[in-house]
Amino acid sequence: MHTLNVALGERSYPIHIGRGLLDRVRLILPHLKTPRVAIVTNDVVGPLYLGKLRDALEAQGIRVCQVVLPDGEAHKDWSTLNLVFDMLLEQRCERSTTLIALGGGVVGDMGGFAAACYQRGMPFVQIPTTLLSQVDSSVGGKTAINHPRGKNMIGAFYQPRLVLADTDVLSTLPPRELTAGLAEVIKYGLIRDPGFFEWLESNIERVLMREPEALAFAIERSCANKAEVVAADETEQGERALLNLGHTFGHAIETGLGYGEWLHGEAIAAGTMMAAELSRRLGWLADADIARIESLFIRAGLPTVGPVLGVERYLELMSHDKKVEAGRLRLVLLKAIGAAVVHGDAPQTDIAAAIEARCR
Ligand SMILES: NC(=O)c1ccc[n+]([C@@H]2O[C@H](COP(=O)([O-])OP(=O)(O)OC[C@H]3O[C@@H](n4cnc5c(N)ncnc54)[C@H](O)[C@@H]3O)[C@@H](O)[C@H]2O)c1
Ligand SMILES: O=C(O)C(=O)C[C@@H](O)[C@H](O)[C@H](O)COP(=O)(O)O
Ligand SMILES: [Zn+2]
Repeated sequence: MHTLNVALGERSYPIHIGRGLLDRVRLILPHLKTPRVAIVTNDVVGPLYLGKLRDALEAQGIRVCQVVLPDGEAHKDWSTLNLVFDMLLEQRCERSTTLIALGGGVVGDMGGFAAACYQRGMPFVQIPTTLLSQVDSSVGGKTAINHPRGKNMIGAFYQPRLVLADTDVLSTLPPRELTAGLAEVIKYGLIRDPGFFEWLESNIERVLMREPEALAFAIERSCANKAEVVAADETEQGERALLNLGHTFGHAIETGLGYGEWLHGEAIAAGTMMAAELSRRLGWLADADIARIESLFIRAGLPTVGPVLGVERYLELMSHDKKVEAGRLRLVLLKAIGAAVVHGDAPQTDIAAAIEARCR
């Protein structure tokens, strides 16, 4: 097991990464306030892992209740979130009960938001079960649901007390979902870790083959990057915005298509190519850089062009981005592979041309 720390003063927490961690529920016990937990999962992950987690917790004398949500990004909404509150109230959960999110980023984002809201905040533990959630969404405390007009529009910053990433559960993850997670892995190399980008260029096939060593390294290095950024800027006043590379464009794709047709990671890959193309037009990236980024995404199995929504529609959707300030779009762009910046002065014509160039 490899352990990292998210350094946030008295709200610091460990990220445990390793094989067989679902069998080691003792790791969770020190983080519970009382011997009561409420597990939030979904109807895909539940049948695979809920019984195991529940039995193991009960064997330790923990009282467990649960809610099994419908699967999918399309259900990351108010009505599904309410199912969590219904269960917490029906089961008479208290403010001291710990909510455990067992699932991918959708379950983690919704479980975390429910934990932030229920009785104004209950302890929260993340057990991420997708590559994307193990490398990104379980760490850092961004929680949210979607609105038909915009992605993650209603949410809160609310940190977990523990992240427990059992890499064995990735064995049941469909290949398309593994690939989607790689978009966020590649993101860390692009925004701040050029050595990791080079490692991915040499090892992406090993990760795709789920070679345990390569997978563990990719997850650990990703989490180390994310933990550093979050510790430096928990609520995205500055540096944390870099974690949004490709997301202003990518969220427009997800919202424009109505959530779920494109996976988050797929939309982020296409959105990152739009951001890279804009960076090239601003004279920051060379053609050779674009070719390297595109080649890595293609080898990972990710899309490098977005759907044709119409440039005007992209721009309208992007205008709801959370980084917009005084009506001005602020985009994460690349000065080089491994060096990102937030830029608020890109000419509208260049933004439009970058979208156009990267749509099919
Ligand atoms: N909070 C953050 O910082 C943050 C960061 C990145 C992404 N996100 C959010 O995360 C979501 C995407 O997360 P995701 O990619 O994990 O998608 P997801 O949660 O929809 O999971 C993907 C699919 O895999 C299934 N699944 C999960 N674990 C499995 C397993 N071990 N075996 C088999 N199937 C399994 C799920 O049921 C689902 O069908 C998006 O809503 C995105 O906005 C949040
Ligand atoms: O943790 C962050 O900060 C991120 O931006 C990580 C992203 O990968 C993630 O998709 C996040 O939910 C996007 O945040 P949002 O604020 O643009 O909704
Ligand atoms: Zn993301």
